[in-house]
Amino acid sequence: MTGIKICGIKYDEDIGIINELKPDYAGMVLFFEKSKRNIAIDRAAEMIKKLDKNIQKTAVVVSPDINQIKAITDVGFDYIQIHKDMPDDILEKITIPVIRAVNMPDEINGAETESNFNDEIEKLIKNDKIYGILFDAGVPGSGKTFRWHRINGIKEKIKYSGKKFFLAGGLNPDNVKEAVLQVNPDVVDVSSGVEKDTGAGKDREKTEKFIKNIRKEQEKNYG
Ligand SMILES: O=C(O)c1ccccc1N[C@@H]1O[C@H](COP(=O)(O)O)[C@@H](O)[C@H]1O
Repeated sequence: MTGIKICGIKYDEDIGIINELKPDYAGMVLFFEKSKRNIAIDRAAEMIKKLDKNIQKTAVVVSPDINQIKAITDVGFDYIQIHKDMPDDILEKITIPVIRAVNMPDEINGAETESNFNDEIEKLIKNDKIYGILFDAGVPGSGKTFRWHRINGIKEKIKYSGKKFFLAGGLNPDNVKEAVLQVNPDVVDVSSGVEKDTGAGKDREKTEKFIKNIRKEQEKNYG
């Protein structure tokens, strides 16, 4: 069964949608003022209390410092999703499971620009603090996809390691079925693709369609 993560929740209406549709994970963006989905830590604490206890709460951050990590742990998040910098000394101090986000570097004329990509994944696979590895497009939360075949070589390695393999980046109700068929991730992750057209908060119909399109496919395959 493919897990589902709905990211960037911010409003009370979003909580209602999440509690009703019950994805496996819900994500909140913190300490990143540049994002329209950014919320304050106190607001996150309030939202955690209102969310269904069976939904795993994930703090989504960019290059966090140790004080931010402490605040995230104190309010009761289940996971921390880290984009960009994650130095070893910071990782050592984290006490909740980490979802390491890999923002795929731009390709130049269809070719990879980073040769050490595989080395980084190998290192993550061996680290007990890492719960999962999440592949996203170059700019987090941009609603853009990347060419999925770029991770063909490493996805099985992640799966066999026992870490969760998350696919993110520009997923939406219309492409998620194809993403599951082509990539077969453990978890699909969406933010922009299930937002209202105004961009302010989650759209109930889009979120429901996203979830139904995955579950419908699974019912066909597993009954
Ligand atoms: O959503 C953001 O603004 C954001 C900010 C900082 C780090 C991550 C962010 N979003 C994450 O990006 C992926 C993919 O999002 P999308 O579906 O392409 O919009 C997802 O994990 C978001 O939580």
